[in-house]
Amino acid sequence: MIELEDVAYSYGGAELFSGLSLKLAPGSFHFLTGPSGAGKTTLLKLCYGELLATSGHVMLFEQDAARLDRDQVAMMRRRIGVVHQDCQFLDHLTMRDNVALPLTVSGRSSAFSADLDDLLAWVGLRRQADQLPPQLSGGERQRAALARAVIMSPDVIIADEPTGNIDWEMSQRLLSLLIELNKMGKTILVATHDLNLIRAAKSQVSSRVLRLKDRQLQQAGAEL
Ligand SMILES: Nc1ncnc2c1ncn2[C@@H]1O[C@H](COP(=O)(O)OP(=O)(O)OP(=O)(O)O)[C@@H](O)[C@H]1O
Repeated sequence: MIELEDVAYSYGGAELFSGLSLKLAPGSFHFLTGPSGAGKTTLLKLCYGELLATSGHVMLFEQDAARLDRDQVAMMRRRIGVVHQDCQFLDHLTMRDNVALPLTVSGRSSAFSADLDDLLAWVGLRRQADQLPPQLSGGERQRAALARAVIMSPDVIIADEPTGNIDWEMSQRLLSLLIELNKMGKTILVATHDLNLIRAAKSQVSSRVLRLKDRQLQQAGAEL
């Protein structure tokens, strides 16, 4: 589904990592952890085609990311829902309109409006639908970001620190939503510093934990 083969990435002249390989099989659940600055966000961006590898191959749905034309990139992006670290909402739009933005941009809003209400209810935000982003708590914003990421019914969900600034109870709630999506067959990749979150997931879902450290990607083990 998403495969990185012997990938290196550099910002300018500074190489962040090299020789990195990763395979996300359909329906798999992966956590990506590692120290701040190790390159987790960068790695996620390679996985959803936001950045192109400096060397090596990134295959997105059996296609070489480096060879996709604009239309193919747009098509591929619809198959991958992204929860960004900072949520990135438009503050002048209601939460309903923010969550619906991917539909609006692709011209499918009317056909999906009933689904939108269901989706807001699923993440527990029906009451907040007409509020603006600054009026929501951190946990509510994160759940709205997840709703927006899944509104196009993607095959893969990539989340960057989705529980970054929220309390444990809200983190658990977000984790439950991700697990539910995985049980529906979605492929999940979550970058997180939160080892307690990973431990909590382990009793509920079969997942793999990878650690990006010292420019290498390793399977995490005993400490979890
Ligand atoms: N656009 C950019 N230009 C230059 N350097 C960058 C850019 N984006 C990130 N970096 C650098 O690359 C390194 C890795 O950044 P990245 O955000 O991928 O790490 P991270 O593991 O996600 O960190 P954190 O856990 O703190 O979010 C950092 O040293 C960062 O300063």
